[in-house]
Amino acid sequence: MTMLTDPSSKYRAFQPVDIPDRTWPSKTITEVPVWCSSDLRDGNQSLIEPMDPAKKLRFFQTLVKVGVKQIEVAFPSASQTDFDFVRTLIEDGHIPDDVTIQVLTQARDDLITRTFESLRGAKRAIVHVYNATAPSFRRIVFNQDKAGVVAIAVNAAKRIRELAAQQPETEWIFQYSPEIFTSTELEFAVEVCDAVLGVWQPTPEHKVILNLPATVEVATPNIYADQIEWFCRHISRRDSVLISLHTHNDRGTGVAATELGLLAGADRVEGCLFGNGERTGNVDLVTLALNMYTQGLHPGLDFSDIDAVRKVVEECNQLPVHPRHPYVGDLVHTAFSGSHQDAIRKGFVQQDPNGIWEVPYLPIDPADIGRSYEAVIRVNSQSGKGGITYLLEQEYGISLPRRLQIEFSQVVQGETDRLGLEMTALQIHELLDREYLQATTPYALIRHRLQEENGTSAVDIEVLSHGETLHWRGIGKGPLEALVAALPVQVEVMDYHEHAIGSGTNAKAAAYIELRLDGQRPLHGIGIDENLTTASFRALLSALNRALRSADEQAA
Ligand SMILES: CC(=O)SCCNC(=O)CCNC(=O)[C@H](O)C(C)(C)COP(=O)(O)OP(=O)(O)OC[C@H]1O[C@@H](n2cnc3c(N)ncnc32)[C@H](O)[C@@H]1OP(=O)(O)O
Ligand SMILES: CC(C)C(=O)C(=O)O
Repeated sequence: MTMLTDPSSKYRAFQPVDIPDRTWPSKTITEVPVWCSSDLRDGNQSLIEPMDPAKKLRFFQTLVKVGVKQIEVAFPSASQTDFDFVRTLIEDGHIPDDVTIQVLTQARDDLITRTFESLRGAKRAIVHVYNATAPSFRRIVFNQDKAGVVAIAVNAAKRIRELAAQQPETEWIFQYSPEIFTSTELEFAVEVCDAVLGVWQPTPEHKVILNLPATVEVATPNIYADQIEWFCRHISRRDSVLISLHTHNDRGTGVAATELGLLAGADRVEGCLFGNGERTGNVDLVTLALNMYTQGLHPGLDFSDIDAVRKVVEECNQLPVHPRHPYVGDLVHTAFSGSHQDAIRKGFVQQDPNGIWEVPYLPIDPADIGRSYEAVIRVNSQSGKGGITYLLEQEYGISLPRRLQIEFSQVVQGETDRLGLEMTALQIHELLDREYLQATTPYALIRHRLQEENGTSAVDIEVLSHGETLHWRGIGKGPLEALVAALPVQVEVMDYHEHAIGSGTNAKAAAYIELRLDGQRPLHGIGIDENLTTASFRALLSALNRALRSADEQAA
């Protein structure tokens, strides 16, 4: 089998919703929804190896720490493990007062009964019941007409109401999901939900949750938003209902669908951390939350140490988070390419620490989510001077002057091309050391003596050259001019820079000299020493040695 030349013979296009006066496109998200994590249920049911009780508890505690207040903890009628987990949470007092646990059940009497047993003694709980309502499921799974499917939901709602009345010690919240909502005729979705509301009789003080799942994502996100807006307009007792979104990511637009669904009037979002869940996953709560944060709206969830959260999630799910995953992936704050690095470096220099975040290419300040700036810039053959300069500044306090940045980036480029690999800051520093600081042939500084009188400097210098000690003497208006006068060859100093590395008694001086030998292209030298004059002499000899070497190479 191959792809069809005419896929319309096999796949149906989604029908648009007739809602020409839709209002969601001109809205923005200004309020944070109620967050509900489904990691321990929808996420767990999709794992190759579902979590054991210890992992479930660790995950639960992480969700609590992050600040999630509603947590779907299990499908207690599915297995003894899930049942026992709910019991453990309740009996061992793991549920903080401001956190509500939620459990899922099919709309079947025996399963609902077992579900209520699992919740005995809970302070507060959400009982979540579902049955599929879409035409194909009515036909294929239930072999029922619409009335039959409404009856499944209504009977379950009644059973839930009865059992809840028998356990008055618990504060109950009821939730109903017309599963496959997105493929259900909207009028019918409203009909089923209205029938359930008829049984539960919610009030504005005691709301129920209607959860409208994109069980399988089948359309563009605007269609989901239209469906949500249409539903919100037509459901009865809107003031007594919390509209909840539950999206999956089959088309890769779960986050977009949820955001548009919020614009369309939803109050609550179910999802999983980092988008775990059936098939392509549930919507990623972390991305949603941090999308809000980067619009200036605090999501009420705390990802200040996002890597610690990721570690728990990866260990519990036994699934890795992709390196490109929004906000948390290993590479998402990293720029390899030259122009990005250049802009980021300039952005960091100009960023007002108390101002609006404006560093190019970084939608969030990595520090806000516990990331260091270390990984922001990494150097490979696509990188330019900006990245190299940034790493040397950040890691070693070395600030190369602009023309030296250009010169050294060509050296690095040659090395990355040769290696075909990324270079670390350490490797770049080693290359700088080899290329400039160890450029000590033919002339290596042994010692120097400087005398200064009335603005005139006299320098006596000893250098080692091919195993021989040479003595030079020169006079000039400053130490550097004196040294230039002492050299056995004529050079022109084109540029000079210096700065301190570090501070206090450990501070060193870095000196950079750009120099030209007669008829040659200018080249740089670098000197680093505790003493500034020594650093500048080393820089001059480094530049001279490199220039002589280059002249020899040209002549050869
Ligand atoms: C979109 C979602 O994620 S929904 C949640 C899905 N999660 C899970 O299913 C995980 C946990 N589930 C399980 O472990 C099992 O399904 C159990 C233990 C709950 C039930 O197992 P079983 O009794 O073997 O039933 P099974 O799940 O195969 O369901 C099949 C029967 O239930 C019916 N059914 C399925 N879903 C529902 C529902 N929501 N409400 C009522 N009946 C349902 C089917 O029509 C079918 O009926 P039939 O046997 O008369 O044809
Ligand atoms: C039970 C429902 C809400 C569900 O998980 C889904 O439709 O994806």
